Amino acid sequence: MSTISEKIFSRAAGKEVKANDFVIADVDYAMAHDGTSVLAVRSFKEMEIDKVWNPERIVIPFDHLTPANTDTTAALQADIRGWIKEQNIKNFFDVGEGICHQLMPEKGFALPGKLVVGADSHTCTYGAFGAFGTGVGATDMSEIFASGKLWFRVPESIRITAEGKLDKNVSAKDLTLKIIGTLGVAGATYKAAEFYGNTIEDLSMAGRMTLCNMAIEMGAKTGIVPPDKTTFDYLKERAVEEYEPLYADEDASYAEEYHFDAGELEPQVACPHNVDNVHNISDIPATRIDQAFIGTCTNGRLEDLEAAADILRGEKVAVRTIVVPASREVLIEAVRKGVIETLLEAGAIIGSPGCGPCLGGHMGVIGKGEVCISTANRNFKGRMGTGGYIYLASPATAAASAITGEITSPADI
Ligand SMILES: CC(C)[C@H](C(=O)O)[C@@H](O)C(=O)O
Ligand code: SF4
Repeated sequence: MSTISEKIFSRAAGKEVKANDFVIADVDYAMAHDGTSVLAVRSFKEMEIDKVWNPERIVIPFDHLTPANTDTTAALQADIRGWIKEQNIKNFFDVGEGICHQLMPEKGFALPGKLVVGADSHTCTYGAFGAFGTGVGATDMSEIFASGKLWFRVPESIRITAEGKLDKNVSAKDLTLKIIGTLGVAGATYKAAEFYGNTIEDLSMAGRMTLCNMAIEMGAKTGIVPPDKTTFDYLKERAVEEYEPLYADEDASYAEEYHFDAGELEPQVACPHNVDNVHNISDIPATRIDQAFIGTCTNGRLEDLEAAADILRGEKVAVRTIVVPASREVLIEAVRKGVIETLLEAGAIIGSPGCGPCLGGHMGVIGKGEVCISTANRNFKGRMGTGGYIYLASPATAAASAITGEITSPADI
């Protein structure tokens, strides 16, 4: 009678465990990026241990402030490159390779049944593959660097079911926003959200990643989609090792259950300054925008860029429109398919793969009083620049809004 999380932790702890048990678990893969590796490495060095537990199980992508925005950032990144070399860490992805949460799946580290821990809150994205992916702080990460282990309280699980066929103007992002708007930012605190139903089964890997990526925005420890053929097909040429998918038992126990009728859904928007301030787009009063941003670990994948290009084809944007592909692979594919050409012809700017302006570091920070419609996962006050306003939406809605200069449903283009 176990949930997926209980099964993954039982394997990783080497004994049968249940929700709320405290365990010391073996971590399968550990990830830290340019931002958090600085602190994790500092804390690792303080432990005075020479070598990391296993260089092959540590993955370090540089994505947050890349290419470096200041000389301070450049110096910090140079230090980490030195440490990576010293520790013989081969899974290092330097400037321009992409966002950590895109690279972990693309490079085959996010695998069904594995425990994958990252020094970044959106590590929950890997639940899209049936992994238990979760974020920790940098000092916890240094502990993993040293021992390959970390303590956890096994989370209770909630079961979220979505049924129905999504309208053509509605995507995984809209469903995700609807779920967060309904449960609230603390609605799933420290729980693992398992996703079921034919709407979820019909989602591509990109859509499932969008969904699990935002599990943390309702407080969840992770979000998990049971692996199926879609998962296995994606992983076929990518998985770095064998894996064993784990599924919940029929009579597994859930703290709560929720049901969504996805067939009825219209495009959703999260208004400033909270992710759960979600409304049907038709209920939002006319809102002018200064910028549109399409990218991030939530919505910077090929399918997202294609959705934007489908709206922007033959049109011209009315506001600054920044598109940042989630990875080099996404960018190459988007070039091959003519997606980038369509976006450029419409007047968009293409940034180098990485986080871009998502957390307000560079490449599209907004000024006081400015409004940005963004495909990211957070709209907190000041996140993209002090005094700015962020509305979260799907790539199609962001593209439609870029054309009109105000928040617009893709159905109206
Ligand atoms: C910089 C990093 C610690 C942070 C996170 O953990 O989420 C960032 O990726 C974010 O999205 O705010
Ligand atoms: S794209 Fe945004 S949310 Fe994702 S890891 Fe980067 S900063 Fe965090």
